[in-house]
Parts: sequence; C-alpha cells; structure tokens
Amino acid sequence: MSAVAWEVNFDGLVGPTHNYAGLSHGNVASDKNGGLVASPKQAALQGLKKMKALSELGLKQAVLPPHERPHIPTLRRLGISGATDEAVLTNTLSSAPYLLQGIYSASNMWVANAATVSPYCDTTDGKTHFTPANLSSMFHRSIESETTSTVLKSIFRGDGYVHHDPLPGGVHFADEGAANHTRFCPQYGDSGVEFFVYGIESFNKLSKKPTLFPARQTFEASQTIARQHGLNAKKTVYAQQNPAAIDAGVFHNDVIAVGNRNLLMYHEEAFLDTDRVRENLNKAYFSQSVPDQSGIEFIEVPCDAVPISDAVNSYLFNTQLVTPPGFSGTTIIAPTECKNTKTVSEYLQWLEDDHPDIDQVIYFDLKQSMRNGGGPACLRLRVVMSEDQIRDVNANVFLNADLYSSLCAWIEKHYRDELSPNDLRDPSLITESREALDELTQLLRLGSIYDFQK
Ligand SMILES: NCCC[C@H](NC(=O)CCC(=O)O)C(=O)O
Repeated sequence: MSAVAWEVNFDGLVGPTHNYAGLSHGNVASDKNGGLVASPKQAALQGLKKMKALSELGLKQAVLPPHERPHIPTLRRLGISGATDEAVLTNTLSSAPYLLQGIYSASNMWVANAATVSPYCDTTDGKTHFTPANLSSMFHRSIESETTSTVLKSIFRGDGYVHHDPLPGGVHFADEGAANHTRFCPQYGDSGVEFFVYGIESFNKLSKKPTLFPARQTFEASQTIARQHGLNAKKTVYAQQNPAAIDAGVFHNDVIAVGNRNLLMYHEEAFLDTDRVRENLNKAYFSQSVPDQSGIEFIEVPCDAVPISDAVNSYLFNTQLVTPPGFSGTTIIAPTECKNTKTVSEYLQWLEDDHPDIDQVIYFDLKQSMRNGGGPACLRLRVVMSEDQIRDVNANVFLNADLYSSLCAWIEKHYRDELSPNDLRDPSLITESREALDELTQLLRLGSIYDFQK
C-alpha cells in the first residue's frame, strides 16, 4: 500500500531578462516571434497567477528560482575577458555578438526541461532520483544544467534524494528532461510506469529522423536515465516521436501528448507506432501489483478534429492535467490560445461536456511565455513527494498567500515593463538582475545558489 503522496508542481519563476530572441530552431513560436518587445513583468506575473490558482484549487504548488542572466561566467569560460563583468559584456559585443542573446535568455523558466525526476515509489532503492537535463541541443539552454543542479540540491536535501550529474556525451545523449517523460499510476504514491519519448536513436544509423528540424531527445539519453534511476525494466516504456510531427513544430513530446495518473491524451500523429505504444503502456501498467484494474485511459485526438498545426499553435497538449482534492476526474489547465483556436476550443468543450474523465477546463493568459513556445506544462516540473518530504523542505518555496504577495511585490519592484532585443546591450541589466536575484534567494531561503553570490 502506498502512503499519501502529492504530485507537487514546481513552476519556474520567469526571470528579469525574459525576451524574444528567436533562438530555438524548430520551435514555431520562438522562430516566429524573435525580435518582438517582451514584458518581463507581465511574464512573471502571468506565471505566478497560474501558480496561485492551482494552489487555491488545493494542489501543492511550489516555485523554482530563475537563473542568473546575463551569465557572465559562461562568457569568461569561452575566453572573453575583462576587468569587470560590464567589460566582459562590452568585449562580447565587439568580438562575439552572437553570444549575447544566449547568455541573456530566460529560457530556464521552462522547468519541464530542467530535469527528469523518478519518485521514490518507482525506484529500486526507494529514493527520489533527479537527472538535470544537459539540454545540449541549443547553446542558450545548455548553460542551464549547472544552476539547475545547484537549485535542486538546495531544495531536495537529505538521504531520500539522489542527485545525478547531467548526462555526458554531447549530442548522442541529448536530454531535454521531463518534457519527454510521463509517469502513469493509480495514485501518485503507487509504483508507476515511466514513459520516455525520444526523437531519435543516435547510435542507430537506420533510425528514422526528422528532415527539417532537430530531434532534441535521444533514446540513449532516456535509457541512461532509466538505468541510473534504478527503474524496473518491466515498468519502463520507450516510444519514438513521429518525425513528421517534429517537422511540424513538435520539438518536445509535451507539445503533442500529456499524461496524468492513468490518463494519456495525445494526438493521432504523435508517435511513430501508436498501437505499440498503447500495447506496451498497458502491459507495463498491468504488471503492477496494485489493485487497479481499469488500465490506462487513452484520449486520442484525431487529425479530423484537430489538425496538428492547430495543436502546435494552440498548445492543446501542453495543458496540465491535474486532479484537485475533491474532484474524482481531471481538470485541464489550458492557455487562452486554446480558446481562440476554433477546432481546439470545440474539442475541449466536448471533453468538458461529454468525456467521463474530464471535469473542467480552466484557461490562463500565459501569452508572454507562449510567444516563446512555452505553455502551462512547460512551466512546471512535477515531483511526487510524500507528506514527510514536503514537511522537510527547508526552503520557502511552497506557494501560499504570503509568498504570493511577497513575490508580486518583488516583481513589481525589480522587473522592467518592457525589454527589446536592443536593450540587451545595456550593461546596467547585470546589476539590476543580480539585485533582484539576491533578494529572491533570501525570500525563498535558498542560500547562495548563484555564481555572483560566491
Ligand atoms: N518547453 C518549452 C521550451 C521553450 C524554449 N523556448 C526558447 O528557448 C525560446 C527562447 C527565445 O527564442 O528567445 C525551447 O525551445 O526550448
């Protein structure tokens, strides 16, 4: 029997340098919106509002801090020197201006890419395992893993947790974290099936691959994580993304499929071999010795109802599926873009009205994040935790009314209303952003997690 456990949503707080730089080739929104003027303040407040609403639904909601940006240590590591950090930035502008946007990116807000987490109920040693994603496919994201590691270690302390290093091995082990990982279980504290979706097998020359855009997750990375987390092979399932979907803008599996407990909602074109995926998942699910006979519920969204382009533009599958206390079924947390896309809003209406598993759909304005290809699910990292584990967290990261108002005041005080690509040339952003983050580490009781604090 499982003890009571919660699925805690840790959401990334949007950092003070949120901007649109068009950095992610193959991410349709990022490609399209590069160069727009962003509002870091709106972005952070929009994210926080979603967190507040979820915590008011009775769910456990926590927050992860943004990373230090601009990241001057990366520039120094790349051989750019200067007597002061401002001078390093000026020297970058003259010698390697192409680095600027990457070291300013607030992309660490999308914590679904921060790490893969296997909770204690799935692992042979009974501990919760974390592997921070190496994010090696994109320069601006590859610089996240070190800070992610530090942050996770500062929050999840003690014997119950194992923190692995980000995977070595470069592109062959390219890993984008929980965005390509889902777990299925009757109750959160039960042993679950862990489902890994990859874009390519990098050691197999015959592996099918997309032709236009990069496949960001490799099978070899997923398999290594399963191995080092000590997962039961019978309850571990792998599936390859449909390469055509990647070419249609599905750069992570969480753009085309989403799961919660024993439910998987996915698009007809998500996987290379859908029948096998369903069969393997059910086989793994039934290999559990838990008294739940209902199996995995599949909601397959057909192309006829929602063309893949509408799914990609609206982020229908980047919704969060949650089960608030007091509800038996699933609540869908969707971005407003879903409401504004006819096929998708009709489909969601049908789910809400007629599907026995879906209780309600709640919409949120997350436009600032969505314009860079990050929906509700991209903004959260799910960690199943026992009540004892939750109680033992020392950091002040669980959202309640007090923390919400402190964070709102902190954002109002430190964040700019607007940030344009050209503003990144302004070295005063270094100090501005460090002052904000320094105050945040005190507010969240995280200790010194940033390079500038060491
Ligand atoms: N899970 C959602 C991730 C979105 C993220 N976008 C970005 O990095 C865009 C940044 C920019 O273009 O400014 C990505 O593609 O990895």
